[in-house]
Amino acid sequence: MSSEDWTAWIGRTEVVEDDICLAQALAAAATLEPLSSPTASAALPPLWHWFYFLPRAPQSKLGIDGHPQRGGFIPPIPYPRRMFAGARIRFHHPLLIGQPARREGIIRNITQKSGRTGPLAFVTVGYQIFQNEMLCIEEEQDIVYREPGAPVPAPVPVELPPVSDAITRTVTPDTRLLFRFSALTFNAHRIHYDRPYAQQEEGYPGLVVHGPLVAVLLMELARHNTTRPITGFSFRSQAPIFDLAPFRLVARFGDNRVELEAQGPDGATALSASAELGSD
Ligand SMILES: C/C(=C\C(=O)SCCNC(=O)CCNC(=O)[C@H](O)C(C)(C)COP(=O)(O)OP(=O)(O)OC[C@H]1O[C@@H](n2cnc3c(N)ncnc32)[C@H](O)[C@@H]1OP(=O)(O)O)C(=O)O
Repeated sequence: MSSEDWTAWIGRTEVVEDDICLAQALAAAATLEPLSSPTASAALPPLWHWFYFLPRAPQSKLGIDGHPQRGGFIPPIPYPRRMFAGARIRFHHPLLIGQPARREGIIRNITQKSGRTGPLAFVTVGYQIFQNEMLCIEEEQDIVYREPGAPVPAPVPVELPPVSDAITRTVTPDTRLLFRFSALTFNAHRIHYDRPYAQQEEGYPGLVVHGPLVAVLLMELARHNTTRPITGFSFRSQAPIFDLAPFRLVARFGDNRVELEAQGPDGATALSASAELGSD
């Protein structure tokens, strides 16, 4: 299939309705252990909308990697390795727990690039989330597809130097955490829970930590250390994190934004992010 055939997907839309139910927020809270538990009618914490509007592809329509087969909403890119590359989000109004909401999606762009790992195809998906006909959240996600390429080496752990001007947290990405995040997002991608598949088929040294999980953990670190609302968030996944060693979250507060970073066990930036702070 030629790239012209994929670009025919630009402009394709999808609408998903869901209830922002308390049960799912409580499951997220059990996983993430925020400072306070969600309650009925309360505002859903920022980024927790990822635990709703879950993929509903029937089992028989899943691809070998566990994702819904391409060619529906997502274009039929032939490169087999899918990864979450990044996202940009604006929070206009918090979603309220206990009320229905609607997510409207559109394929905004498909870009082919040449990377160090080989050819890459980036699919940019735009989302708008409405509750009571009010636009609450706008988001753009970048999903990347790549060719199999060479096996990915495990990062060599080093002792990370202490940081004095930032808030940090060390996370041990064990299989229980990865399983729960896959379950919360109903994400059947096998790189996150099927070790033989991740290693032998996709060439990773271990299970891959979900990019959105790292982003949510950074958001939790930011929001628990300010009283100001978070009005925007963006992140870019630069290198995979595996379940082989702990990784470190770093948050540096500025006047109106928080610069965030997840450092792999080798000390390199695996994911960089930025959160915008509104007024109290
Ligand atoms: C959920 C879920 C899946 C996951 O959660 S997977 C785990 C989270 N994601 C990752 O771990 C991805 C980590 N990133 C990478 O492995 C590499 O960055 C990637 C995407 C394979 C690309 O590496 P390359 O070395 O091949 O690319 P280059 O650095 O040479 O760059 C080539 C051009 O691509 C642009 N680019 C690279 N990375 C990104 C990015 N994250 N976002 C946007 N654009 C990116 C880069 O700027 C270069 O562009 P030029 O215009 O300058 O050529 C699930 O599946 O649902």
